Amino acid sequence: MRFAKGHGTGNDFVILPDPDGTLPLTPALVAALCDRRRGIGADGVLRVVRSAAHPEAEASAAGAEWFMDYWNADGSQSEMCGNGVRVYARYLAEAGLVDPEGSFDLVTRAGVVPVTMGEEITAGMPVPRVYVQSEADSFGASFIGTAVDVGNPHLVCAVDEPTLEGLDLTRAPAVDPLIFPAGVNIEFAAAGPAPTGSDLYRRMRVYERGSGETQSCGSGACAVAAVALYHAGLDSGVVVIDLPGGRLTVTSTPTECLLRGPAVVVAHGDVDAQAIRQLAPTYS
Ligand SMILES: N[C@@H](CCC[C@H](N)C(=O)O)C(=O)O
Repeated sequence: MRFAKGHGTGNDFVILPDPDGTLPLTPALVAALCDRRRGIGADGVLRVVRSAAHPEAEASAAGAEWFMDYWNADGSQSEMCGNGVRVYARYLAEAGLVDPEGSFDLVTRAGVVPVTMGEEITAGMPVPRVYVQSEADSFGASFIGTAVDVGNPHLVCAVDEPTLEGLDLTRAPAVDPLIFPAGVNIEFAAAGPAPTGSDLYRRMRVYERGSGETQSCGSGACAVAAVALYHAGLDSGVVVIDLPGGRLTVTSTPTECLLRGPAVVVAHGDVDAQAIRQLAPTYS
């Protein structure tokens, strides 16, 4: 089974080229591939499949050729992955499947995402919807947060720098299951001085649904930017966000949310399909 490995600001993915949708991908196989000791290791899997070859994409593709079939490390699926979109796009460009300097539309479970290529890659993410206040509890501490829908669910908790630094994210913070019946990605964000050319600045960490603490989360950065702008009373602006794995920039208006950052493919190889399939049942 051919694979590539890539990352966007340290949010890493196993990329599975499967243009005709013939790969029998299961949650257990995804979890085995993402295992950092016994598999390849990653925060998630990106199956590169033609929209016409995937039942979830056929209807919504509107002419867009490629579908991002995204899976979390635990084998669950998500509607959206902002870093995944950008890494997927880099893979397509390096494989000669899209113009490395052009733009194209990518189908995701959360709709069609316009992508602009370049040294950094920009994804036109779903416009974040800020909807309700809720709470996250972690190791006995309670954090007030704001729920945001970026195609996938987020809870953004404002904290100060020392709290951000000291957070233990080895275990999933507890959240209200009535507000987040399908789980949620939880961001902790601290404000700081905005760099020249931007309006707001946040440093953030994230505990991702289905993957645990990751080095970066693109949709999470969009959620953090939306809450930052909301609290600043702005309906548009440029928000610079530093994550453990690097910097992302979100440019937001009421009708657009552009996520920009680096994306690289670092390896290509072959998975021993038999060995990985033998491992897979331990995750079922
Ligand atoms: N890291 C991603 C988000 C991946 C999906 C998320 N864990 C979920 O379950 O919604 C990003 O860059 O957006």
